[in-house]
Amino acid sequence: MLKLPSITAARGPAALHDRTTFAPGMARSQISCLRSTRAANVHPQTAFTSGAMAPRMRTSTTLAPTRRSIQPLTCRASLTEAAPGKTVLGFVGIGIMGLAMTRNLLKAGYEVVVWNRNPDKCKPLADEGAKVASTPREVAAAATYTFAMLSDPEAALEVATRPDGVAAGLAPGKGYVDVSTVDAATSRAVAAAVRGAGAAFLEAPVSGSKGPAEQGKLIFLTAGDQALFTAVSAPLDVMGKAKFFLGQEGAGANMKLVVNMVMGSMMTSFAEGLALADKVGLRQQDVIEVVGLGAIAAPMFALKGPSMAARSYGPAFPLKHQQKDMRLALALGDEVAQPLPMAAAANSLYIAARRQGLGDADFSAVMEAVAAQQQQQQ
Ligand SMILES: NC(=O)C1=CN([C@@H]2O[C@H](COP(=O)(O)OP(=O)(O)OC[C@H]3O[C@@H](n4cnc5c(N)ncnc54)[C@H](OP(=O)(O)O)[C@@H]3O)[C@@H](O)[C@H]2O)C=CC1
Ligand SMILES: O=CCCC(=O)O
Repeated sequence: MLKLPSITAARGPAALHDRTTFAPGMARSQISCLRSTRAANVHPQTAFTSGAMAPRMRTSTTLAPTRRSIQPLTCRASLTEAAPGKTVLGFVGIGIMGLAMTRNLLKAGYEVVVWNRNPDKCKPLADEGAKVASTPREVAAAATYTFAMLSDPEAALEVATRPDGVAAGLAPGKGYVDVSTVDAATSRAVAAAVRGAGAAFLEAPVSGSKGPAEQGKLIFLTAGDQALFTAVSAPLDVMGKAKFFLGQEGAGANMKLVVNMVMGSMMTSFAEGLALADKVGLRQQDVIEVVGLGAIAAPMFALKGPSMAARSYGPAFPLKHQQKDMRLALALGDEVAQPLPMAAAANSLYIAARRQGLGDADFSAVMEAVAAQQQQQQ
């Protein structure tokens, strides 16, 4: 039987205060930092309050005998709640999503320091008031809270841990919020590097694409240090319409992979339906309308259907990232011995689309892999 973690949902600042659970007696803006001198050996109880560990937070200053080999209590840091005009924010990874998210932070009045591997992508933000740093370390050193929106696990780990990476600029009192879509193991490795610097970590992958990012309507699937979740609630509310705190790091990453696996399979199924309709002489426009009126109506079909019928795939969510998410979801299924035959079949189509050179197109371009297979059968 599947065991699902309990979910704390917060929709907007008012609901957050009602629904978010905190360690008893713990000030929302304060946490204790019990830091090991050996980053790799930080035990959850000695680190920032982390998801399910939160209720034990206030009693963990005394380490259990079996934990005595770990260096106790070398720092005590507070996290202040972020507010425009008061808190400097950092953002690394100015791609499709990072650009839109940073814009919203600037519009809300935050001072933002940005970095991107290709510095040209920072120019529009510089024109809108962002400061541009030359390394991720500089961003983390200048900002209280740094966000990252990077393409994949390799990029997320590299940007966090390289010698001039984010962790090198972090310190107690700061936090790192990684909103990239990665697997749980990568997220835990990034968390260890961040906590090794005495800072707090939150994974916060997002549901929602370019449009919702531009409109500040993303859905954050967070896990990790709950105090950081609280501290960055205001900027999360600027960028999103809902946020979930799911527990220890890994839970947010897994939730995101589950959601994107479903989305990826839905898209291939929809593409097959449109292709079949075309083959039997139905108008794709009619299929989109019928689907939109019935029980399988979905915003994604309504949004992508017309451009798929026109075979136009301007990227909102690049196909290479959807295929990465299918790959990571399948690996997760593998880890827990969960067969995922539908996702595996969908993944093959995304791989085929990549082989057709469509990795940078929108993921709805999987339609072209379906069409190519249809032609091969003729
Ligand atoms: N687009 C979407 O609809 C959504 C995307 N996501 C996820 O968000 C993340 C980003 O997506 P998106 O903005 O669309 O993707 P983009 O491809 O537009 O941006 C990727 C970013 O990662 C950077 N990057 C890649 N490799 C490295 C590296 N080795 N070192 C440093 N930086 C690197 C890129 O830098 P450079 O510009 O120099 O290449 C760029 O800033 C992905 O994990 C994706 O799965 C989540 C929800 C929705
Ligand atoms: O990871 C991408 C998600 C795209 C979406 O939720 O529309």
